[in-house]
Amino acid sequence: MASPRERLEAVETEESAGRGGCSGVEVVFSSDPAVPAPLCPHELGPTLLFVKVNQGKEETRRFYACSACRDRKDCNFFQWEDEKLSEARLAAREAHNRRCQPPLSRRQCVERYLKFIELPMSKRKFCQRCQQLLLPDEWERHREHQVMGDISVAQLRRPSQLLYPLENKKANAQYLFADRSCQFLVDLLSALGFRRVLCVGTPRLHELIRLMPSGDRNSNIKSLLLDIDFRYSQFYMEDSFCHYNMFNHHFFDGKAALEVCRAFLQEDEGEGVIMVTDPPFGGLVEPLAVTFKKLIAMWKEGQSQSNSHKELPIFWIFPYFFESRICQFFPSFCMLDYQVDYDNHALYKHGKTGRKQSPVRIFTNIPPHKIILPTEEGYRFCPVCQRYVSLENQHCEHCNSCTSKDGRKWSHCFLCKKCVKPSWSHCSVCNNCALPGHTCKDPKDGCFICGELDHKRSACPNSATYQYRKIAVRKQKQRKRTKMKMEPTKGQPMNHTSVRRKKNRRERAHQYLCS
Ligand SMILES: C[S@@+](CC[C@H](N)C(=O)[O-])C[C@H]1O[C@@H](n2cnc3c(N)ncnc32)[C@H](O)[C@@H]1O
Ligand SMILES: [Zn+2]
Ligand SMILES: [Zn+2]
Ligand SMILES: [Zn+2]
Ligand SMILES: [Zn+2]
Ligand SMILES: [Zn+2]
Ligand SMILES: [Zn+2]
Repeated sequence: MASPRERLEAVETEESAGRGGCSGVEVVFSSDPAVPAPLCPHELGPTLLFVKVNQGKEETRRFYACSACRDRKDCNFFQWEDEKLSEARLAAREAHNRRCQPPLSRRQCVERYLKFIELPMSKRKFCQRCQQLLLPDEWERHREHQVMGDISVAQLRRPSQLLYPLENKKANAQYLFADRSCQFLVDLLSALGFRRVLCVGTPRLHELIRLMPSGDRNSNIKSLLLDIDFRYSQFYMEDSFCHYNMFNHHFFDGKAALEVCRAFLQEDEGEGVIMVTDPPFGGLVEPLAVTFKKLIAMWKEGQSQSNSHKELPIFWIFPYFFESRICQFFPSFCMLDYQVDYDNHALYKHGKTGRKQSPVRIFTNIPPHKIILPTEEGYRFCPVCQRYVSLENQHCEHCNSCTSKDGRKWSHCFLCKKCVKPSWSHCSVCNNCALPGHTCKDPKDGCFICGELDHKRSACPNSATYQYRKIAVRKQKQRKRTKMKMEPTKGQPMNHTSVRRKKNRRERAHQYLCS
């Protein structure tokens, strides 16, 4: 069986080559804004429009599927883009959607919370099965369930320890920061002088910020959590938690919640705020980037003219092999060497015997020289690169940079004219460095957009031209189809994870990321 390191190398090679490089599905953002996307049963906001990609070619028929759940088992919503639904089917869908709603409104949650904290400790109970704080008149209904009593204020302030993490890999992937990484982040945010943190999918960071002891200058930091996990509604007032879907920028509680987020971003003309996000790793980068750009736009609206050149500071926490993908959407971002550790993730944890390597990094638009990484955890400052790097990441005089991405010592290949992973060697057939035992490059393995061999579609410099051509070809085909009054393509409703090769690749990624 392949070692975790080998599995990771296989995954990262494919990831850096661009997701959807061969077959799979991609999100389409160019749909007509006048046509609203339908809602999935969980009302996770509008669904996303997907297109199946087969060997680099887009199929013509596009479909809507759930934005947050990438597994058909979690949400089996499916609708062809051009499908007309009967009144009866629409009504049935609406009724089904209503049944899938959370049992309580956001307001009701807040009211329950206020009642709960009034109770003496002996009457404060939490049902572990239902993951719910219980008021005395509800005890009877949970009699048969496992119930914890004597819930203290300290426990109420650490909901991420009370609730079990939703480890459903494709929908939630709730991997919680280990204390040392979370503390590092809080100290860093404070040292950088931030006064407000918009936590997008970082419930543990949110609670740690709020736990800063009063009197400490850090205690002035305010935090607002946006997360899809509705269970957190029980523990926070409306101004510190919004039920939110980061794949489609949807606020479940409508305008009121959106205004909470807007006011938070725009306070003090947008000064002193940072967004920190740690999305599920299985998520597609593009919908996330689209969402973050919407949050950035919301922050920008509150800026005075003189600040119009400024960027909203961001920490995007994600595995290092997404670097090229993230930088494609956010060219000002750089990747820090800091390895983020998780509590409920065997491979990412620092063990007693020393550190296991974590592939998760921080991507940021804050200049890296401002970010001091802890020397006691094995980081050093490179005066040439003007940034902190891990000890193993040595400065290469040929590349004039500290080149390692994965925390190991990389070595320079004079034929490739760049540093490569220690396990790679130069292959004369591919004329590239690669893992020994790799399958040598077939000319077909080049970029699916322009056919060049030196890059994949995700990094294609010709993508815009070809994209344009592809749209034109698609339109032409559509016109032809309408003219010929052909029957629409018959096909099996396809789930966005059902394509075999893509699935295998994802599974391998998950095997590593989630084992
Ligand atoms: C990888 S975990 C990050 C948790 C973080 N490390 C912490 O300890 O605070 C991903 C987080 O994003 C949330 N999440 C998952 N899908 C989401 C979505 N579509 N929209 C918003 N939040 C989502 C999960 O509930 C979880 O809290
Ligand atoms: Zn759904
Ligand atoms: Zn219960
Ligand atoms: Zn250097
Ligand atoms: Zn080098
Ligand atoms: Zn080489
Ligand atoms: Zn080769």
